[in-house]
Amino acid sequence: MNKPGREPTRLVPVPSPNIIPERDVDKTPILEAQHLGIDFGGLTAVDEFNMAIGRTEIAGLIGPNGAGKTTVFNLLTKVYQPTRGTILLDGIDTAGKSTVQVNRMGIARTFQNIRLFSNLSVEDNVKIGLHNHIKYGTLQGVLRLPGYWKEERIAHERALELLSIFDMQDLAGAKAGSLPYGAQRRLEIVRALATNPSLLLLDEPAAGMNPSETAELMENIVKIRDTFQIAVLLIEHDMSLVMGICEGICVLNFGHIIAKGTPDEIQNNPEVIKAYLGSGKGE
Ligand SMILES: Nc1ncnc2c1ncn2[C@@H]1O[C@H](COP(=O)(O)OP(=O)(O)OP(=O)(O)O)[C@@H](O)[C@H]1O
Repeated sequence: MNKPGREPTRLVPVPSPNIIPERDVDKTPILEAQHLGIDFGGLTAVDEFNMAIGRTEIAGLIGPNGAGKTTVFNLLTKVYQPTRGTILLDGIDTAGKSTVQVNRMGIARTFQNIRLFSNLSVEDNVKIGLHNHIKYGTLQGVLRLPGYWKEERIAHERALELLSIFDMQDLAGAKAGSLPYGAQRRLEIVRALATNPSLLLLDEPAAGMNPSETAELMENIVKIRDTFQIAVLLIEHDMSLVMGICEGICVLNFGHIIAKGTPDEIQNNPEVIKAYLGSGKGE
């Protein structure tokens, strides 16, 4: 966590029972979930979920299998409407908003299972993310009027620029489905970034990656945060990644938060250790 040249993160309460890095404390948290919960029939999948994320924080959401982590992502992105509670994005209530609307408001995500358009090119996959921001109308597009070509050129340049984060610009013309697994996962992140988010949600970004790919991914997540000055919330089972780059970590078990804190605090928390050992996932 405390890499050479980087200040150790101090988490401070804002407002209780939330914690965010000290450098973000005077600014509105990018995300605040308050008393969030969802029931599926008789099953309460998530309850009393309270979390704030600083505007430039890299935060982690961890917990054993079935703890409710992906359900939290589905709530934040409005795939599910909450049964109760509030989600504020940059201080604005997202009640009643759709997935598309919260994406436009600034939340982008990747999925546990890769969801690319595998028959389209790498560049076109990124352009789909950019589409929110393309300004030409249907008529300009159909008739290929000058406004269309101008926006297309801007989109092309922006797609290459975003791909270059992962050094993937030379793969722009390749079919997305032909890329190796690790590159497809990176492309998903680029596509999410193309929607110009202020909060990037990554669902198990290191799944299926080998240790050297994971190490590179960690560097790239930090680079993305530093370059775009955005917040990242990630779900991950790979504890080397979580403990290596997350500043604040929130631990879920059976749909409830059992701990919040810095990597050091979380690793030494007896309840967290018990939850992981009990699940057989003691990474
Ligand atoms: N649409 C749904 N209908 C009914 N139950 C659901 C639904 N979505 C999630 N659940 C339940 O909510 C609980 C939490 O599941 P979730 O997938 O969020 O866990 P998770 O922490 O992401 O697990 P994993 O680490 O295995 O991905 C589980 O009991 C799951 O069966």
